[in-house]
Amino acid sequence: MPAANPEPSAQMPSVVRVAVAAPVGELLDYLRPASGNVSPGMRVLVPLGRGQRVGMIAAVNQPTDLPSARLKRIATVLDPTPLLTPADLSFLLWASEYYRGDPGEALFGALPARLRRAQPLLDDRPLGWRVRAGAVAEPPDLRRAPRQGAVLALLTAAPQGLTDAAVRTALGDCSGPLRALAARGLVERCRLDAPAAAAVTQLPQPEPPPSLNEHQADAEAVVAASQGFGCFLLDGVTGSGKTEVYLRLIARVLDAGRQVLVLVPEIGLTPQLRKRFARRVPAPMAVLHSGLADTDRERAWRAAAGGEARLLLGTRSAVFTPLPQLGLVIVDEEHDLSLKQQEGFRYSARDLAVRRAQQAGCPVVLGSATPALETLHNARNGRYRHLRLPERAGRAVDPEILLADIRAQPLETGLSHALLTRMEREIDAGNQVLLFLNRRGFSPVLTCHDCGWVSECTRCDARMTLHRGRAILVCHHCGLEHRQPVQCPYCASPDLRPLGQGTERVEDTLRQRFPGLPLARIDRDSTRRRGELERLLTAAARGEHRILLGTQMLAKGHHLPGVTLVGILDLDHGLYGSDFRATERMAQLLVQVAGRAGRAERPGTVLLQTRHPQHPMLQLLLRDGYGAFATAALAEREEANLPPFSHQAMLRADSPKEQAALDFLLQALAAARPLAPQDVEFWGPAPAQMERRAGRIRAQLLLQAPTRALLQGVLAPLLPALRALKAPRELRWSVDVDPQESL
Ligand SMILES: Nc1ncnc2c1ncn2[C@@H]1O[C@H](COP(=O)(O)OP(=O)(O)OP(=O)(O)O)[C@@H](O)[C@H]1O
Ligand SMILES: [Zn+2]
Repeated sequence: MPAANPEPSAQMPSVVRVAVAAPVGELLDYLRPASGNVSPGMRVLVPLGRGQRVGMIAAVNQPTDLPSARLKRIATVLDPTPLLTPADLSFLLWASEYYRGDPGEALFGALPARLRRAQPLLDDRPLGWRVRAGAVAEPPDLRRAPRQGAVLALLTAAPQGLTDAAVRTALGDCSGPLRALAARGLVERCRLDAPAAAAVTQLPQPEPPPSLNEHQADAEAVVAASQGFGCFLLDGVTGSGKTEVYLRLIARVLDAGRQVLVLVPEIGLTPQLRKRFARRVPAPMAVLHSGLADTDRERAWRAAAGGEARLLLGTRSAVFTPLPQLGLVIVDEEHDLSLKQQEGFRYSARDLAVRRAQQAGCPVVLGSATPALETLHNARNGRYRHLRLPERAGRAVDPEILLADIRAQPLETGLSHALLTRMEREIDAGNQVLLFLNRRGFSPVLTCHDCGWVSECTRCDARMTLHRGRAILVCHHCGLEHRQPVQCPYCASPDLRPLGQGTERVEDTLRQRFPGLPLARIDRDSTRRRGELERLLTAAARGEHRILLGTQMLAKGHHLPGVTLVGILDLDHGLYGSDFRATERMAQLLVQVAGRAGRAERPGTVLLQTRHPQHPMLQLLLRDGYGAFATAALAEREEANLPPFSHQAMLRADSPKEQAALDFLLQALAAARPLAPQDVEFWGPAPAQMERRAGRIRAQLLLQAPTRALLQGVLAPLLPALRALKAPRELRWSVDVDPQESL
């Protein structure tokens, strides 16, 4: 039997392997601290360079190649007990290896903010007061300070202390007397031991579920019958009741005493969904998303890690949260791009969810009405089990999709006559209309009618968008803002004209055309204030607005029962986009937006404005549905040898200096070629599609291999080689394994 953890001997230094919170690219070896216990999952302070850094112990009692003279010693152990279990650590380290991230960055990125620094776990216990042990000062003179006497008597009777609230209930506001007693050393402020359950919500009365239809029941039964790990694609048209299936599965797993992880895209984590879960799941639930304050995140993380929260509902980074009794993972809207982290440690939360379920030995359900082609491919080749919900649940029927050919048609701020006529009809009938335009702001460009000046960003290869409400020009790529010019900055002409339209401009037109009609614009600008999106969506779901106008925020997962007409102003760029995923995304967006129509008793219609009504992929999608579209799109990918029929990694570099990024990537290519077998291909280096962004010149190099293993085989030795390359200081580079965007 191999001795896994040999006891340290005097000859062999016992080395601790640490993931340091610094971009060092690998785990580092340290000597045990002079005293005290060390275990994997504890945070430590270690010397690095001239300073100290926080680190996480990844392994103890490890052999090392380093001579003992070069080994430094762990300075301080920060945690009395591990924050992460060995299973958590192995998952996180696996993720950092697969995505070729920095192990320290991956581990610490998964922790609540305060724990990334050298701070102790948040002490949640309520604050209160108690009599100081061995207090020796004179008690108060009761004739001159009766309130102090009363407080002292109260606290003396409760030696473990009393919370602020308890003191207030007994004696009213006592802050003055308490301060006086504390100043004299008689009482002290302290944390009181009491269970802290603030991060978990639990509603007492679960709502009775609807009875499942046949398809839903079949899907539930298949997942419920599975033993151990299994991956399921729940491929159900919009409004088919996927969420109902999740809720049933969740109930089973909770009953069996295990925990559930539900991942949703950022925008889908609306309070609507949270409330629906809270009403239906009779167990403590915690929620994690980027809008939370740090302390709330830490509470939720701890509740999940400690097992108090039985269900964790969260956005992509929640996939890293420790859940010691994980029994089911659900990824809703699995096709959604926001499940992919696009900067820093770049990972796919969907793909990691599958890995996580595999490690936990439990099922994972990926749900969508428009599955990603990667996922469909896995379902079709048998790696995932394909479950279908082909019909809408309840009494709702599929919406009818009509094309409005807008070639040579007069448009009123992007709205065709056909669309306006239908809108009037639905509004007169008392229904709601939803309009979709995936472009915020007033107009994407401002131009000078006299000299042809256009509002270009000085830092990007892009135009600045006019936001007329705030009277500014904004670059949506780098955030640069200018005041809206009153005359042309080039020729001083006052004749400046907005070109094209965003949601703000369409709103203007609609308010003129339908005066007094309640209208809500829902985009990133109109929902900036916390709680505003929730307020607007709740009101919209109640039918308060007759017209809803918005960007893709409105497309995702919302249940808007009063909407009978969906108008899609412009999706044409998706038909001819330069990214090979452009048509896939266009199809997903179209089906998802269309899915907001006719979700209740009243049937729905979708009107798609287009200048390419004959486009074969569009025709196929409308005639035969997303499944048929996906089959054709997958055939094209196979023909072109693109993912999922090959595997890619993108190296990106940027620098304020011309040529520097390309030069770096040329060196990278030279380093990579000798490492790569023949069937690994390299594309580039080439300038990025938007070459200049935020003042930096960008370039990219794509690696493509027939299998993941081959790709990883090149990346494993390549990354250390790249870190060792001499790059100028101002150059930045990154690697993106399974990139989702070629920009
Ligand atoms: N078996 C059922 N009987 C009656 N109503 C149902 C049933 N299942 C679901 N519903 C209702 O149908 C509506 C849509 O269901 P749900 O939100 O679960 O669909 P979904 O597939 O998740 O939709 P989407 O993909 O559009 O987000 C909800 O109002 C839900 O309560
Ligand atoms: Zn810019």
